[in-house]
Amino acid sequence: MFIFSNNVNIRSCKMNVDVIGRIRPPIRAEGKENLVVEGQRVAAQTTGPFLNFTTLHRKDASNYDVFKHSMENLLELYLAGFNVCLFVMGESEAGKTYTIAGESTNKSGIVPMVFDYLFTKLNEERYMSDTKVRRQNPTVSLEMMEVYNELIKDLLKVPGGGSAAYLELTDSAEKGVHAKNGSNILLRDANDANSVFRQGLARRTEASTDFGPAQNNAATIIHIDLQMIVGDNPHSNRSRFTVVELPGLEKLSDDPSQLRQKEGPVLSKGLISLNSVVTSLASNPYPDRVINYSDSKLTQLLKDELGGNCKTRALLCLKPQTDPHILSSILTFCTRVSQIKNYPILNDSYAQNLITQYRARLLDLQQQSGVGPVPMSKVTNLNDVKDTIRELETENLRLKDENERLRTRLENMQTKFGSLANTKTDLSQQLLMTEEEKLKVSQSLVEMQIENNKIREDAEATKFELTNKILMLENSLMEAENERDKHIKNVKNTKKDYKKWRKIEKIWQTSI
Ligand SMILES: Nc1ncnc2c1ncn2[C@@H]1O[C@H](COP(=O)(O)OP(=O)(O)OP(=O)(O)O)[C@@H](O)[C@H]1O
Repeated sequence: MFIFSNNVNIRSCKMNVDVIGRIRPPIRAEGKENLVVEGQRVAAQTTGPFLNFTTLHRKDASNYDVFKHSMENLLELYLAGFNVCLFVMGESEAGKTYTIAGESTNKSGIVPMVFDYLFTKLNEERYMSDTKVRRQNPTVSLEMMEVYNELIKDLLKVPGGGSAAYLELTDSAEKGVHAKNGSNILLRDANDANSVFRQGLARRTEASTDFGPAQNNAATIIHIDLQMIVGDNPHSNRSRFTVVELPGLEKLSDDPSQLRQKEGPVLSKGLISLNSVVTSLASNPYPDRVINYSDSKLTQLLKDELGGNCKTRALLCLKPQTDPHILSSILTFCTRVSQIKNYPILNDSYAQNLITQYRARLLDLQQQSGVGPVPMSKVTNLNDVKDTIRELETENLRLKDENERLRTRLENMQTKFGSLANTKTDLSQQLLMTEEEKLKVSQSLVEMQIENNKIREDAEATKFELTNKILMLENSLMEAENERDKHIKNVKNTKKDYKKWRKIEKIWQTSI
């Protein structure tokens, strides 16, 4: 590919999507690091397979290191008029939001750094009035949206603004597939850009659901659009910097049909169809390929970034400690991403006009074959009928989506109801068992009381018997004592008699 743009040598811009890695430091009580890291490559186990990163940032790399090393050359292309994209992906909690947005001004993320870099350049006299190419009238604007549950939320819409809560997708010759009536905010400077960006981030869905926090299943898409007159061409070059934070990739290790059964058809639709788009693109590098992007809102919105007019880079955020089975699926997905070929071109007014022309033709053909919507530029005297058909088709799609969502909710409710019914049955069984056990316990209690009474009666009878025996013995003792006293008295009397008779004997002897 031999395209030169101003002072950027595009020959060095590879068409393949390059994948860089970032291992975040351990947080909280995370276990020991278990990634297999060898130089710039990572695997889930020592035997591989390894994913070779263009660059691998280790745990001590700051957001600024990542920006400096992996973003500045993308920004040069962007300023020159090319569409560029950064996909930030990884498991939930791997550091995607931290990388994109940072945590405070001290630890700023990549997007605020992009704003700083961009506005510094656009305010630099030397850059704008380069002797080789003069640049004029730059305008920078921002779009931010979230795709969650197949609904597109406008993150820059002030709540209560009156328009519909969710954005519809539409296709036009000028813009391609895009979210209809999405907010597009003109940015004055880097401070303004940062504050709008932070407000957008704060509007992301933060709900905790049966399937984890909403942000694990949501994608955030940020478009920074630049228009600028470059050189002698009076029409602006238009380039777009897209930053995409993908949903947590851990679900790639699940079987899609089981996932669909568990969560319903909508929640992981974006991730599942992204995986199949990536697989199709990786297996076919030729420009005449036909890829089906239409399965989900996410893939429809990423047509240019994956396989189209865009220089795309993917940043895989890695946790230091993770499930090898999940990591292995993520590495396989990223290997496929690195095999995708894109076709970035300089978006000057000539290229834009040509693309618009081809898109218009395509839309017309789709319309004739009844496959797609009618572009507004092709409105004829059949307007009303065509408009009605288009509106009905859109309404039909919306109703289908709504229907699918309701079906999911119904399935979820039925599952919940089923598990509640099971719990109720379990509880009643437990209650019955408790009743039976209670009966058994009270029976044993009665038996024990009877036994106790018997023992008490026996004890009392024995006591009575013993008391009688004691009384009898006491009587015998008294009788024996009386007998003894009587004998003592007799002995005393006998002694007295003996003494008396002895005296008489002595008197009698002396008288003889
Ligand atoms: N490079 C880093 N240095 C220090 N802490 C980090 C780093 N990367 C991430 N963290 C911390 O790790 C935690 C998870 O990061 P973060 O919220 O960015 O993950 P995530 O991938 O966006 O997760 P989710 O998909 O759930 O939104 C946060 O507490 C964050 O502060």
